[in-house]
Order: sequence, then structure tokens, then C-alpha cells
Amino acid sequence: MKLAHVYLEYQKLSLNHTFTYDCQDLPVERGMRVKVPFGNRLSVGFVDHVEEVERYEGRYQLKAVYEVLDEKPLINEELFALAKQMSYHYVAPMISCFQAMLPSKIKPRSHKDKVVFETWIEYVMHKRNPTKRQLEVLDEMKVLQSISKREFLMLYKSVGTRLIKEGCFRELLCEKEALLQGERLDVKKKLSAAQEKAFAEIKAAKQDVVLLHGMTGSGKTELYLQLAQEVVEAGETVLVLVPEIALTPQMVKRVTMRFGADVAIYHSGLSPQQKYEQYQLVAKGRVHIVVGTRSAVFMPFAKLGLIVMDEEHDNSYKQDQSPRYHCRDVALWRGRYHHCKVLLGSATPSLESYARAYKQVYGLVSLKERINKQMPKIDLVDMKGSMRKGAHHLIAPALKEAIEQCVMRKEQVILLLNRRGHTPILRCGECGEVLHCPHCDSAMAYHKQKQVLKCHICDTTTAVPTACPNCHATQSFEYIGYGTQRMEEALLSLLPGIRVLRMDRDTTTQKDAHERLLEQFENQEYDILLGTQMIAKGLDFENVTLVGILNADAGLARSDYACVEETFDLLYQACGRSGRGAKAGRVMMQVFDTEHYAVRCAMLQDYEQFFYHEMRYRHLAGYPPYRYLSSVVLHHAQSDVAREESERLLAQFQGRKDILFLGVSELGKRMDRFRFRILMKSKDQDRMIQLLHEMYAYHASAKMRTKIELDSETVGS
Ligand SMILES: Nc1ncnc2c1ncn2[C@@H]1O[C@H](COP(=O)(O)OP(=O)(O)OP(=O)(O)O)[C@@H](O)[C@H]1O
Ligand SMILES: [Zn+2]
Repeated sequence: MKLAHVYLEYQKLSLNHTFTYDCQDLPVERGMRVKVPFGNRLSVGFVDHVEEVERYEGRYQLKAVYEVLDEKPLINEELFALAKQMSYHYVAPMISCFQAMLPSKIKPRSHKDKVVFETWIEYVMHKRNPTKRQLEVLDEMKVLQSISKREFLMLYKSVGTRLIKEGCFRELLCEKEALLQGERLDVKKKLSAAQEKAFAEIKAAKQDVVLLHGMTGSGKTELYLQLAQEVVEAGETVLVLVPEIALTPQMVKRVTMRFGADVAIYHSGLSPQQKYEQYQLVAKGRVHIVVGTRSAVFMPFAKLGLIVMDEEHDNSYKQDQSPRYHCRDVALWRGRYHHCKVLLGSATPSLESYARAYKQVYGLVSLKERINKQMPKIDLVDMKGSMRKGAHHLIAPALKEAIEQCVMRKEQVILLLNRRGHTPILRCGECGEVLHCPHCDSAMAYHKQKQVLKCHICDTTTAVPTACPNCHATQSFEYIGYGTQRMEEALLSLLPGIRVLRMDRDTTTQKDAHERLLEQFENQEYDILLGTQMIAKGLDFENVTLVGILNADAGLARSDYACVEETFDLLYQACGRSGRGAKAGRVMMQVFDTEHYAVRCAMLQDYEQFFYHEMRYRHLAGYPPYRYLSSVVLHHAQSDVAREESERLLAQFQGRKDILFLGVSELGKRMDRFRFRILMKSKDQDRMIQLLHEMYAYHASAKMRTKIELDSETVGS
């Protein structure tokens, strides 16, 4: 008889094993989805393997597969092996790894999402006595054989309709496919001498992983494109990863201008159907280049010839739910599997990657100069001083004047304020009460346009109360701090007539919003682009000659170890947006702590100095990349339960050899759950991961009431 061993759709580590079903006479293969009875309902499962046996000898009564959902396997052997590795390394169930790999339409999970079908036209025969145009169409279709009706009618219009009527073509129902569009409008640029050298070094590097450490505006993207071209010409595929959706429009534009319709695009801004269609382009081998964000790293490539990871230092590459994978690690894994080069690019490499390059584990190639050979002039504006003098405490006079002059010259400004919303805090002037989210330990931010308070953790939205909930005073709220919305208002009143474009999570919720906004700015419909971190990196506008960074050192106030590196990266990258074209650029950073080394190194645009300084600190404090850091978070609706169980878990494992436990710390309430965390450090990653598996098993066997979240590579705490 034939048995299918199936992972079920539930994301629980305790169900991280296969269940066996009878699949006699069904066309089931490894890597397909099936519907199977489980308990008293039907669940979706993912077939791990199929086995022929004489008879079934399991403990339970054997049930039969109810339905096979796919005609072909969705996951190949490479991705199976990757899922297994991820499941172990990130302490996550296999099923959640498969789910992370597949677009939502075909995730092994019960949902109503259906793949959309569309009509296709297939060539049947020529007709007698065709007109000249009809003959052309028939000849073309005879070569092409089949094409979607949409595209067919777009190409052949009424002649096509007529020929369908006359029986020359037949209509069939097929899965809807993405139309491949895009003309090659751009040709290779002539590489500068520095780019030429870097190009040769990357190709000659003996290591398969190469870190391209290139100044902002040094022409890294042109190198990616030219390296990609060689790979594509050899018939292999290239994956280009970008950290976040705000950066995809520019990269997609540059790649499609060069490679035309040979490109698939994959990011979270696409609808599920579009994602599925782009995924199928890769699965069917119709394109040679994929540009995408984090999850594009799981595309079903037949033969990868190159992986490029742009802005490799960016935190958006880390997924913050189970499986908590880092896109870079998956990219490196896939690079090894395909024996292809992985090129990590950044102006501010992560300490971890730079340290590996330093030790020659990775190749290191540098581009030390901008293409336009000029750096912007960078100044610090000491806000302590300007506050004492009673100046406007949002925008220092020097920055205001620089903006005015820049706009007068018809040049453009980027202003970075890494905080969205209108006012971060509303506080009662009578009793000092701060308005908090009812579900989280976080202040509610005021969003003026919609006249609501919003929690930036759980997105809970409420009306602004008329009276203080604590002392019942009316009209007593003080608005404290500035978000991008309030800054926009302030700019408009401070600089009348100025055209401000705001870009943050609130203005980019609509589909294609990033693309539209960036295009408007590029067409110079606005003078100032004001936004959060999403505008600080990667963007290339040649008319921007002034960058202002407001509250530049705010990020340093966080308590976790990674905030210094993050702040340095943000400031350094933001400086890099100014003066990228022919005109000279300027940067003004408004800071309170002018002496902090993250601020100073960013001002001097000195990555190496920052690297040595920060690495010394990490070494002394025993943080990554010198030690691995893992965490276990337990949460429960009752604070006592979460605390007590965390302490119990800690007591059970504390004292393990080679592992340093940093105790239990309270993380506060999030979405009505009280969270407590155990942090652990070790030099030995295998031992640490083994321990996490044991902690998980103990949590389950001790029947703890809390939910458990494990992160084998914790960043930033
Ligand atoms: N060889 C070249 N000849 C002429 N112009 C070039 C060449 N290479 C790159 N450029 C131009 O120089 C500008 C900066 O290049 P690019 O955007 O690739 O820099 P980058 O290194 O990716 O910067 P960042 O790290 O800031 O994203 C772009 O406008 C690009 O078109
Ligand atoms: Zn909340």
C-alpha cells in the first residue's frame, strides 16, 4: 500500500513531525499539498515523503488523504534541505519554514485564496484565403503556439477576434500569468577606473562570498548590473535583494531598463495574485533576474549564477516572527548550494560581515570614491546651544537658511525625521498622565489628519479623549515631541510656499505609493522630501543638494547594544543622499550629543574608525559578533504567570556549561500579553541552539501556560 507522511499546517513545535495517511491510487508526491482529516476537521498538510509498504503498522487507525491540492511538487530537494536546516537553526517547525518559502496563494494552510485562471489562445490551423494581415497573425501564432487572450487581443485586436471566430485558434483555461513588460532602454555605462578595478577583483576573488564596501554614490549598482549581465548571458539566474519595499522602485527601474522583460519582481507591496504570478515566472524559468525583498530569497531557482544583497547591513533582512531567519544567512546557504558568488554590498557593512571580510573569510573589495568625485560638506548643528538661545527648537536657523537657499537655486532637500505620526506623546498638563495604549506599554501617538490616537506597536486606534482619564481635567493635554506630520505643518508655516512631500508608513499604505511618491519627487514636483528612515538609504536623486537630519541622535537613547551601530548607519547613509550629481552637496545634522563617536564618525564619513571603536566595545561587553546572543520570550495575559514561568525555566537551565544567562527581564505589555525574556550569550552557537531546543521541549513537557518565542540570533538587545 502507499502511505504519505505529511506535516500538518499547525505552527507548533510540538506537532513538528509527520502524520501518516493512506494515499493509495492518488497522484501524490513529496512536496505537494494535500487535504487530510485531522481530529474532526479537514486540514491542509504538506507531503514530506511517500512510501510503499506491505502493510501499515502504526499505532493509530489509518485515515486516507481526502484531496491532493497540487499537480506538481511546490518545493524541490534544495528547498527541502533548506527548510530542514532552518527548522533546526531557528528552532521553528518545518511547516512554518515551508510557509515562509511559498507565496500566500499556495502556502500549505487552510485559506480561501484561489489561484486565478484566465483564457489562453492556442494555434489550431491556418484558414483558406487569408488577408495579408491575417496571414501575418497566423504565421506569428504558429511559431508562438499559445498566448494569454489578454495579450493576444492587445497585439492583434480585431483581426485576432475574427480569426478566433473562424476556428483558427482554440481557447483554453490556464493559470493567469504575469505579462512580461519592459523595454531595454539603457546600455552599460563605461565603468570608471575604480569600478573597473573592483569588477575585476570581485570576479577574481578566491572566496565565494565577497563584501563590496563602497562609499555612497560610488556606483555599486552599476557593478551589480554588469556582473549580472555576464551571468545572464551565460544562461544562469541572478537574484538581487533589497532590504525594503521603499527601495524596490529605483532598483526595479534600473534593472528593467537594462534587462527589459527578463525580470521578476517580488515584494510585500504586491497583491497575493501578483506575487503568485511573479513566483511562477521563476518556477517556469521564464526570467533570468529577480529583484525582491527578504522573501524573494526563497524563489525556486533552477540555477543561480549570482546573488547580490544590496544594503546588506539593513535590519529589515531579519524576519521578526517564526521562523526568525536572517535573509543573509539564507542567501549564503543558497549560494553554497548553487556554487555561485554572493556579493554583499553596503557603504556601512554590518560589523559581522566586515569582521569576516577583515579575517578574509569573505573577499573584500572597496570603492573609496564617489562617481562624481565629490563628497558633501557635513556640519553638525548643536541643538543644546540653539535651545539656550531660544531659537525655534525644531529646525535650527542655520538649517532653515540652508533650505531657503537650496530651494531658491531650484535644488531639492531631503529631511530625515525618524518618527512618524503627528505628536509622539500626549500628556495631561494637570496631573502628568501620559495617554497609553490600552493593550501595550507604549504611549499613543497623535495622528492629526484622522484625529486619532494610534499605538505604533499594535495599531490600535482610538479617538482623542475630551478629558484626562486620570484627573478628568478637560482640554488639559500637552502635545510633546514631533513626528513627521507635525514637522510637515511646521515646515509649511516656517517656510511659506515651500512644497513638502511626506513619505512614511502612513503615506505609503496604498499600492504602488512608494513608486508614485518617489517619481513625483524625482520630477521636481516638490522641494522637500520629508520622511522616516525609509528615505535615508539607497535613493539616488541628482538634484538633491541638501540633507537635513533632525533629531539625529535620538536613536542613541535606546538601551540595546545595537542602537549605536543602527544610528551610525542611518546618519552615514542619510549623508550619502546629498550631492550625488554634478552639483555640490551639503548635510546638516541636528544633534544634542555632538561628541558621541557614532555622530562624529558619521560626520567624518569614517566607517573604519567606527568599526574599530564599536568592535572594541562589543568585545569588552561580550556582544555579537564576538558572542552569539539568543533569547526566549514567554508571554501570558497575566503578568505573574509569565514572570513565574520565566523564572522556573531559567532555574531549570541556568549553569549550563559555556552559556551565560543574563537573567529574566521584563519587556512590558504588548497586545495584552505580559512578556518576560531570558537572554543568553555563548561563543558556541551549536550548543546554544541545542539548548533552545531543550528549553522548548521542557516548556511543553512542564505544561507551561505561557506562549514561547525563541530567537537563536537576537539582534539589538
Ligand atoms: N560608470 C559610471 N558612469 C557614469 N555614471 C555612473 C557610473 N556608475 C554609476 N553612475 C551613476 O552614479 C550615481 C551613483 O551610483 P549608484 O547609485 O550606483 O551608487 P551606490 O554605490 O549604489 O550608492 P548608495 O550606496 O548610496 O546606494 C548614479 O546616478 C549612477 O547612475
Ligand atoms: Zn498597542
